[in-house]
Amino acid sequence: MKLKERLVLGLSVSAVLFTLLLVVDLQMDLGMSGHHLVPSHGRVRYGHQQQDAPGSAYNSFRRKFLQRNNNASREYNSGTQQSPQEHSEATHGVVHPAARHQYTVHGQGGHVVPTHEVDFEALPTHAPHDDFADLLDFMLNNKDLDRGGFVRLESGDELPKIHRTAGGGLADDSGNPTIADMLGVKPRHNATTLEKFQYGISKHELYSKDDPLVERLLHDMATQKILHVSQKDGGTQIKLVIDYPHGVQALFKPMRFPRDQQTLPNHFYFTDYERHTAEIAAFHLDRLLGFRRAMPVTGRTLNMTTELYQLADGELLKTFFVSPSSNLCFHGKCSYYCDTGHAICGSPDTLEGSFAAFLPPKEMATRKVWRHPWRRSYHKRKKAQWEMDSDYCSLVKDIPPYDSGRRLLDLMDMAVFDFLMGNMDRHHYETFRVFGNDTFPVHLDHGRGFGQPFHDEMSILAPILQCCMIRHNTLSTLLRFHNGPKPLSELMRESMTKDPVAPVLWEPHHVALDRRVKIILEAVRDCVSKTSAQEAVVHDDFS
Ligand SMILES: Nc1ncnc2c1ncn2[C@@H]1O[C@H](COP(=O)(O)OP(=O)(O)OP(=O)(O)O)[C@@H](O)[C@H]1O
Ligand SMILES: [Mn+2]
Repeated sequence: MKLKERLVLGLSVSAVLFTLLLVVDLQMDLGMSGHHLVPSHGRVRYGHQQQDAPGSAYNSFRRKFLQRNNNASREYNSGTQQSPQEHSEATHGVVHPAARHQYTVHGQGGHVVPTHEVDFEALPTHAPHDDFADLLDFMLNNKDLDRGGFVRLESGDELPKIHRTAGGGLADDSGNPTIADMLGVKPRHNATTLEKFQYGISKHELYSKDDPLVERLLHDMATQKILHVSQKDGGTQIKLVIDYPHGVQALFKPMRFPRDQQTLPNHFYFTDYERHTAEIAAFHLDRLLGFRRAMPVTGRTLNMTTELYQLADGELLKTFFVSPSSNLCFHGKCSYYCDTGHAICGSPDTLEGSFAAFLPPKEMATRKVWRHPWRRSYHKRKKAQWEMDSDYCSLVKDIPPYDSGRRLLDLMDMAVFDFLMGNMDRHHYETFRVFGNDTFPVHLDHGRGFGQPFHDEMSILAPILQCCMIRHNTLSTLLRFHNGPKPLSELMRESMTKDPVAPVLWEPHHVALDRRVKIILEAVRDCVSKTSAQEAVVHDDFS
C-alpha cells in the first residue's frame, strides 16, 4: 500500500472509531454511566433555535402559574391564617390559597390539623367550569396528524389485549406477549395467584384491564398467614420482605405517621420520610390512569408481636424494643432513618403498612435499570441539567431509547402520574429485559408521593412542558377526569374504599388531585398554543 492510501485508511478508521465513541458515550449517559451529557453548568445551543423554543413553555407556564396563584392568594388571604407550606412557595411551585385558610400548625415539624370542619370542595372558584373544549376539538381534529417521528399505528386507541384462555392459560394474539410467552412456558395449574400474575405480565402492561387476578392478589396479601419477615437490602428506608405460604412474597413498608402528616417543611424530596399510604394510593392512581404499570399494593394492619417480632430473623430481631410509653418498636438497618430516634412503633403493638406484590424473581424476568433523564440533582444546592436548559428535550429526543417507540411518551405519562401525587423522587426506572426497549417502564417506589396536598410542584411537569408532548390516550383520560362524569377524587375514593386501611388518603390529597388534573390540562393548552399542533399531542396506541 502506498503511504497516501495508508494515511487515508488510517484517517477513516479513526473517524469511525471516534464516532462510535461519541455514540456510546451519549447512550451511556442515559443508561447507567453517571456522566452528564454536558457539564451541568453548561448550556446546549442549537444552530437554528427559534425565538420560542418548545422547552420555553416550561418557564413561561411556571411563571404564569405562580403569578396567578399569588394574586389569588392575596385576594383570598386577607385576615386568615397562613399555612406552614407558604415557605415552600419558592421558584418551583405554588401553594393553594385554601391551605392558608383552613389549617393551623400543631405540634413540631409542621404537623397540621384542621381547625374546624372544612368543606374542601368549597374552594374560592369564581370562574365557571372550563371544559377545555379547545383541547377536545384539537384532539379530534388532529387524530391523524404526523406523530413527530413516532411509529404510526393505525388500529385505533386501544392496545390489543392479551387474554386468558378458558383453561387459564395465556394467549398472545396481539403483539403483546407475556413473560410466559417469551419463556415458552405455561404456569402450573396449581401455581399461586402471584405466580400467575407474574407470568401474565406483558410487554405493554403489568396486568390487563379487568384482570381478576389483581383483586385476588390484593385479597391474598391482605389476609394470608405471614410465615416469615426479613429486611430487604438496598434503598434508603426500611422495607421488609414478607413471606406467605407457597413461596409468595410481598414488599412491606410500615406506617410512620398519621395520614395528615405532611412532608416536613425543611426536608428535601430526598430526605422525606416514606408513606405507606402513598404506595397504596399510587397503585390505584396508576390503574385509574389506565397505565397499569404499578404492582398491586394493599394496606394491612399487623399484630407486631405475632406477625413481625415472632417471625423476624437475626439482624432485624435485634432492633426490636419497647418504647417508654410501652409501644413495641423496631428500626432495622438502612442508610437513613434506621436508628432508635427514627424507630417504627406500634400502638401498642398494632401496625399498619403497605404490601406490594413482589416483582418476578430473577429466574423469571430480570430488569434493566435506567436513569431518568429528568432526574433531580439529589443535592441540596445543585441543579440538574434540565433545570437550566430549556431546550433539554431536544437533546433527550435524539438519544435511544427516547428517539423512537413508546419510551418518551411513557416518561410523559410518568410525569402526569408523579405530578398528580407530588412525587419528586423519580431518579431511576426499570423495564423488563425480556421485552427489549419497546416496553413500559415499571412504576416503582411511590413512598414519597402524597406529601404536600397544598403545594403543586410544577417542576414535575418539566418533561411535558419542555417536550410539549403528551400521549393522546392520557390526555383524553385527564379530560374525562376533569369533565366527568366522575372527578378523579371520587374515582380514587371509590377505588380505595375496599382497602383494609381505608380511608387511605387524607381528604386534602383528593382535592389536590382534581386541582392538579386541571393544571396539567392548562399546561397542555399552553403548549398547544405555542407549538405546532403535530408535536403537542402524540398519538400512539398505548393507553
Ligand atoms: N414490589 C416489589 N417487589 C420486588 N422488589 C421490589 C418491589 N418494589 C421495589 N423493589 C426493589 O427494591 C428496590 C427498592 O425499592 P424502593 O425503591 O421502593 O425502596 P426505597 O427505599 O424507596 O429505595 P430508594 O431509597 O433507593 O429510592 C427497587 O429498586 C426495586 O428493585
Ligand atoms: Mn425511594
